[in-house]
Amino acid sequence: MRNYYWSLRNLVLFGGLALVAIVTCREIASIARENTKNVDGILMTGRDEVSELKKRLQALEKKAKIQHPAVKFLPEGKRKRILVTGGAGFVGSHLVDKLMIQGHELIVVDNFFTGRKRNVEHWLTHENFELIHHDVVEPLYIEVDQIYHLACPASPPHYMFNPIKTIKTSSIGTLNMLGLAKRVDARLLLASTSEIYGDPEEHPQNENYWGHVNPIGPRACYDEGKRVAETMCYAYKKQEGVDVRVARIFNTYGPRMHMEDGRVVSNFILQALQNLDITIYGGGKQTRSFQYVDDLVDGLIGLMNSEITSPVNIGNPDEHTIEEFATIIKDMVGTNSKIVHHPATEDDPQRRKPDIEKAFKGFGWKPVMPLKEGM
Ligand SMILES: O=c1ccn([C@@H]2O[C@H](COP(=O)(O)OP(=O)(O)O[C@H]3OC[C@@H](O)[C@H](O)[C@H]3O)[C@@H](O)[C@H]2O)c(=O)[nH]1
Repeated sequence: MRNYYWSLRNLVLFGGLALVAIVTCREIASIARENTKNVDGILMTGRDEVSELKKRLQALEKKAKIQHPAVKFLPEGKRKRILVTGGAGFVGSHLVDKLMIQGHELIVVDNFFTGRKRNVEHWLTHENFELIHHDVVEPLYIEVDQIYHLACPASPPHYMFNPIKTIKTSSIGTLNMLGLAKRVDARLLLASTSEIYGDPEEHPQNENYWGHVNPIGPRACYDEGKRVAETMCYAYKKQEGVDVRVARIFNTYGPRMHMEDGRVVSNFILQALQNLDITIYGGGKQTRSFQYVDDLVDGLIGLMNSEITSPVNIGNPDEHTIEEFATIIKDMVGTNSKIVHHPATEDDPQRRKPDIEKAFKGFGWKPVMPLKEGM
């Protein structure tokens, strides 16, 4: 009887234990299933986020690619590494566009005094393009094949704003770039100016004319700065064998000119568009000859790749008085602006027109854009 009770007790005990074990196992299994579900959930969310980010990245890459104009592919032997100082400026950025499209590698150096990053923003992510915030007054150590040295403010109000800085830029800046050209055996093209002829006594201006510049007047920081820059080019050529080109650039206009540039083209157009007085400085009988920026860019590239080492005029010989020019703009805009006269500026050149035979004979260049069409 005692044995019977003992067995019954054991049976109940084992049964209870088995029941507890079954319940515990089911509980553990259910927790495990729940956890797997959670892990899958997290993985699913993670995967969704990654694919969403991938999509956004692809959209951004697509957008960035669309902003680059198409560039030609140039084989290694033909592709050059080209430095453009002042490459974010009005003329510089158009030159950069053309050289990039031709398939070269471009390095742009600018201190952004008058240059603007937005002028070259369409190239910023291109593999052939590099932008360096740098002032040419400081030396630069890079490897290049060609240097277009354009860095310098060119509008009279801008270059007169800080004449000492203008002198340093033209002189020390050019010295630094010639030093670089010498070190890496690069060809350098200097952007000189029609202003080196000053208020000319010869007309039209031929490259053999030595000019008529007031060395202590308000324009001298630029005029004499560029004259000494030319002098330095030929000293480096003679003494160190540096391969130089000198372009004497005449009045130029086109897209990306600064709104507050202060030169006659942007002033007159802005005044006409706002029905404000069109301001002629002096009598208006002084003349200028205006070229479109694309013509200038073709001339600079033509000269750089020619064998002409002496200075060459790059300009459009289509000459107008400033008075005529005011009327042209007034008629084109169809404005109610009045033409008014302000006092003449000091040392303002009275006549300016380039003789461009040398460029035409040397590398077949002549401007093609007529004034009214370009405007
Ligand atoms: O509002 C204005 C601005 C300018 N002018 C006159 O228009 C003529 C042209 O003046 P700009 O300021 O456009 O340019 P400048 O010809 O004097 O100098 C330019 O020369 C060639 C380049 O190297 C430089 O871009 C710049 O120095 C000058 O006679 C000037 O007095 C006006 O009558 N009204």
